Amino acid sequence: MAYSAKIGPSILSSDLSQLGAECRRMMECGADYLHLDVMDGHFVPNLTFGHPMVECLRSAVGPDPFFDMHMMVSRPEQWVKPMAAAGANQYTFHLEATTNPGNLIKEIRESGMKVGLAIKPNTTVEELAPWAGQIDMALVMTVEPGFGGQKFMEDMMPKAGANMIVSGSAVVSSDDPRAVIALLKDVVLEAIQKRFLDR
Ligand SMILES: O=C(CO)[C@H](O)[C@H](O)COP(=O)(O)O
Repeated sequence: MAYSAKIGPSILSSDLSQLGAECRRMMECGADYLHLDVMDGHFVPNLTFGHPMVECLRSAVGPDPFFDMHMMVSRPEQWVKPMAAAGANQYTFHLEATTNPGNLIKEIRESGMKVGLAIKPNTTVEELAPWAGQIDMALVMTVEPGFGGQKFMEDMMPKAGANMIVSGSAVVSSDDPRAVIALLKDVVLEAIQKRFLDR
């Protein structure tokens, strides 16, 4: 059986004034996709950027890089169409930010994007489970959302048998991002294979 592990650098800790170049650099270093952190100052105490920036980024990097939008915003419904029009590939919203996840999943699909569903550290996987069959990716957060470079919460590990890994500062701030991405991929692949062999 072929197993896959995908690494998606978060650009949160990169030089945001050079975002196009930073995204291209990550793709050249072996990133499988790009994790773009959208923060609105309400759902999290930080601000980043919105769909106008995503549209510019899409022009800067071309059609190929897969943009996973991590929407750390309090009303995720309002940005679905603008993000799709700007060139986002996947719309990852927070379960804690909506009262109607089913409707939002439907809207995201109708807009032509894949669906990601994120949970904060205090939200259980049991709360996410009812939606598992309708989504393309579950994002189990291992830090409180809002800032890059925080300490990894090891107690989140029992929640996740992960095959897509988001890593920000460790990749972006490294002198050798290519080596870090390759290492992450190897370690995750090995863990996935071991898990299947142990079954
Ligand atoms: O979602 C995020 C913060 O809310 C970041 O994308 C995530 O924390 C990755 O960055 P780092 O590896 O630096 O922690």
